[in-house]
Formats: sequence, structure tokens, C-alpha cells
Amino acid sequence: MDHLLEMRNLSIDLYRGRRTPPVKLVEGIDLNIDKKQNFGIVGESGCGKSITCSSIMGLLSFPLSVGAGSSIRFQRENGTDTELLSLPKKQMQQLRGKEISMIFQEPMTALDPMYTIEDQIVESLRFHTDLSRSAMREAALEMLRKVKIPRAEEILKEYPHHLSGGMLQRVMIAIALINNPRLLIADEPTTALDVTIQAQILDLMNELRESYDTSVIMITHDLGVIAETCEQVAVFYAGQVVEQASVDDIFHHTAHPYTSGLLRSVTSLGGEQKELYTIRGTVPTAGQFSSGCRFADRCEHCTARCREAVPPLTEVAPGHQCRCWLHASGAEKEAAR
Ligand SMILES: Nc1ncnc2c1ncn2[C@@H]1O[C@H](COP(=O)(O)OP(=O)(O)OP(=O)(O)O)[C@@H](O)[C@H]1O
Repeated sequence: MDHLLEMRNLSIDLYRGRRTPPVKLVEGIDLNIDKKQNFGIVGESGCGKSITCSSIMGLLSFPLSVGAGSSIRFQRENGTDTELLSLPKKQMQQLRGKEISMIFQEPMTALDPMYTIEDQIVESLRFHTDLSRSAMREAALEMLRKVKIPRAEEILKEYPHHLSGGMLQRVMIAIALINNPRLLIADEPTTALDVTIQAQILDLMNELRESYDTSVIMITHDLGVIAETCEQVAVFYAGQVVEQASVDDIFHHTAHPYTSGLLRSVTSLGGEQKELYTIRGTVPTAGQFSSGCRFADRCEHCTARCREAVPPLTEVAPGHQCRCWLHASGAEKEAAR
């Protein structure tokens, strides 16, 4: 296996009752994450970014389920390739938090208010190592210093409600990295924070990624965060990848009209102040997708073909894929007839 993680044809079904067929919330997702790569997943709310990453962690539960024909292969620490979707529950628990870990948007809800910061960091070590309590405490302290928490010794004894949002997110990062994971999934890690604190947390994550050799999947609705942190990006729209490329290509050779819309809606601090662009309409609801392009109703370039058939994900340049009839080859257009 060439990549750290290979996702192929991932679909996620939502079950709504015994007699009703499941709704596909995401489908046909192919992603490759390289070692030490910062990979961004961007898209509006409800596009399927979080459930896609929850499926990597084995965290989907009823009424959601991974669809038939999906595959997520992961290169383990011991050098073996493992199909995560068929890993027994116990082995998945051992892998989660050790080889793959996750940081969530709301640290306050992810941490347990009843336990001290030390207890919560140590818990993650206790599950995955056989260090003595004093060695675990020492490791927790060292980790808090790495995430630049001031007064680290005192903070170890405190409870989550004593800390600010930015400090809590640093604690979450400490917990996520303490077992030196190969892959870190960060689900909107800065959305709940003030802008200045957001920048500090992103800087910290960039720094730590270099020293830990960890790959990161950064989930965000903000292309500014992608520009700050990622090398490769997949743009999600209504449960599909609509564009995938290097960050440089996404920003400078944008192919999909949805990505252009996202770029135009990013606030810019430099240059003359223009009115902020918004993409008209809203993301269609899963289960009510039309038979054509899912972005058709909101697209300024929509043609009759766009309403007839789903465009394929096409290579528009080496390493740059786009799901849009504007960029499909003649053969692909012919095949859709
Ligand atoms: N447990 C659940 N039960 C039913 N539907 C769900 C569940 N979890 C997610 N969904 C649906 O799956 C779709 C994708 O959700 P997801 O949270 O992955 O989107 P997202 O792109 O991460 O959005 P956000 O940025 O708001 O988190 C949405 O339509 C959501 O309503």
C-alpha cells in the first residue's frame, strides 16, 4: 500500500425504518492520505465531512452504517495493511486513540467535567501503555508543556470548567497526541474559538505535526484554515467529492463552480472592500438528490446536461480531479447519453 490510508468507494447509509430503503448520506468517496500529509476536507454544513471521518474511527452507529462495497485500508505501526471496516470491535478500540486519534470542535463536551485534566490525559495512556502512574503523570506534564499550556503542573490538577476554550483545545490536542498517533483527525478544531486563539491553535498544530510526523485530516468549512494548514484538499458537496487537488491548485486553478463559490465567499483582509459573495440556495437534503449534478440548482453554469446525469470525477490536470460536466471529456459526455 502506497498511502497511510486509502478510502475506496465509501458510502454511508441512513436507515429510516424496516420498510424504507436506506438513504445514502455520502457515496463514492475515494481519498488517499499520505504519511506526514496535512489533508483538508472542506464543504458546507451537512455535506458529510464528519460522518466520513467517523467511519475511519469506527464511530458510526445506528441509524448510520457503512454501505456495501466500501473500503478503508490503513497502514499500521507494525507495517501491516488493515481493512478498518472489518476490524473486530476490540482491535478497533486498541487502534483508536493510539494509531488514529481525533480532536473535536467542542472540547468542553469532549472532556468529562468530573475528572481532572491529569486523569483525562492519563486515561488515554493507561488504556494503551503499561507505564507506572508516576511515569504517566510525567508524560502528561511533558505533553501539556508541548502544547504550550502555562502553569502545566497546576493545570494537571484542575477540572475542565476552570479552563478557557483555547486552553481546553490545547488539552484535547495533548490527549490526541500523547500516544503519538500516525493519523490525527481534527474536526473543526478552531470553530468554537476566538479568531486570535484560532490562529494560535492552528500554529500549534502545524508545529506539533512536524515534530510528531503525524498525518492530519483537517475538517473545516473554512478555506482560510485549509490555506493555513493543508497540502492536499477534497471539496465535499452533498455527500460527494466534487473537487480534489493540491491546495495550490484549488486556490489558483479552481475547476468546480462550487469551489469557486466557496473561494469567493471567503473574507479577505487585503485589497478593496467588496460585498461578500454568498452561494445562492442551500445544500439539497440527502434522499432528495436529483438525478443530475447535485450542485445544478445553485450553479451559474448549469446546462441541460447537468440536470440529466451525475458528472463523473474527472482528472482535469495531473493530481487534480473535478466532478463537473464543464470539465468532462467528450467520451465521458458520450457515455452519459
Ligand atoms: N446520527 C445521525 N442520524 C441521522 N442523520 C445523521 C446523523 N449524523 C449525521 N447525519 C446526517 O448526515 C449528513 C452529513 O452530516 P455531517 O455531520 O457529516 O456533515 P458535515 O459536513 O460534517 O457538517 P457540519 O460541518 O455541520 O458538521 C447530514 O445530513 C446529517 O444530518
